[in-house]
Amino acid sequence: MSLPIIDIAPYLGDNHDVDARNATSEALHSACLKFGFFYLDISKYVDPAVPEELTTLAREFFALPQEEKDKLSLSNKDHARGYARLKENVTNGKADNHEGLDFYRPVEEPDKSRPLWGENQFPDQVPGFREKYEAWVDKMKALGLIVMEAMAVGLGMTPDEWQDLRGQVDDSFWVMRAIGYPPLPNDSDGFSCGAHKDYGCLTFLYADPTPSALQVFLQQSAGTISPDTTGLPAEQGAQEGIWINADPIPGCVVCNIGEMWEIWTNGLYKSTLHRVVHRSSNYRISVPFFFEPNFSAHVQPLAAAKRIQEAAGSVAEKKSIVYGDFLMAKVGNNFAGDKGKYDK
Ligand SMILES: O=C(O)CCC(=O)C(=O)O
Ligand SMILES: [Fe+2]
Repeated sequence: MSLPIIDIAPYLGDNHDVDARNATSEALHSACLKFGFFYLDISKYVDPAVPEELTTLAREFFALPQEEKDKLSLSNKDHARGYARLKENVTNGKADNHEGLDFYRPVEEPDKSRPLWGENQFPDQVPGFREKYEAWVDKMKALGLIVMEAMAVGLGMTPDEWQDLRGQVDDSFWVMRAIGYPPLPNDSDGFSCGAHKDYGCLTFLYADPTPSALQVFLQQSAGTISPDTTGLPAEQGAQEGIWINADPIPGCVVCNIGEMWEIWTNGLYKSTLHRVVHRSSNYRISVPFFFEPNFSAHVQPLAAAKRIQEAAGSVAEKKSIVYGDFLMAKVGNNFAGDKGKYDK
């Protein structure tokens, strides 16, 4: 089984081929119902050399001496923006075998004593890093809005409903991350990155060509498969399913939906567990961009999702949150120093 490849080209520029747009939107709808994960073909949107360069810059940063990297430590600032050492992040109670550098949407009045509210820390030691990453963030923010519009059509939203949803994501509190993965030792009982769901809206993941690293958990009913539930978070332990590889495909980013889409669709779209198990001998780099709602967005079930559920006769579970509060609860975990960003 492999994840679908969806071309975003029909939604780019002045291309208004309605049939092609609808085909993209329907493919997004069905991928979100079934997998919560898909490949997004962005080859008409960006030159593949651009994200590849980001991995080169990240590789240069992670190759610096430890004391140089530590100058950008998360603990200098707000415990969210900056560099986390190998094994500093913990998922499901185990240290992740990666190091990382995180950037968030800048805030108007930075205050490093407040969780999340500090300034980004760019590695001046790596020439071009800041400029290239900032340019990518702009490109991915615009892509976020494009994909959101295509998804709104797929969900059957009216133009007015889309405008309302757009108002919740048009000042995205985005996150850009560069992650470095040394090989996971064979005798390790942990993971390169433990199983988790992304908590936001849309993740656009570009990674170097290393195969067999990112794995996606597909739920399957008992009896049809031999289940592999190792490494699942405790609350998911009873699920049965299989892990499939989501290897990079040239011209594509791996895209997955986060927990905000579960809330917007009242559980119709599921945010899917994934993990990284990188056992080959190279040093792997990935550069995920997280397109998130606005900090003040009030995220609640959308009428379009409820229409689909009512037509199917299913009873709705309702949940609503303010994105900033939800994020603070996650990142506050980092601040307290006892839990990782994906732990509940
Ligand atoms: O490195 C990867 O392939 C995935 C990273 C990831 O899932 C995350 O940072 O949320
Ligand atoms: Fe993730």
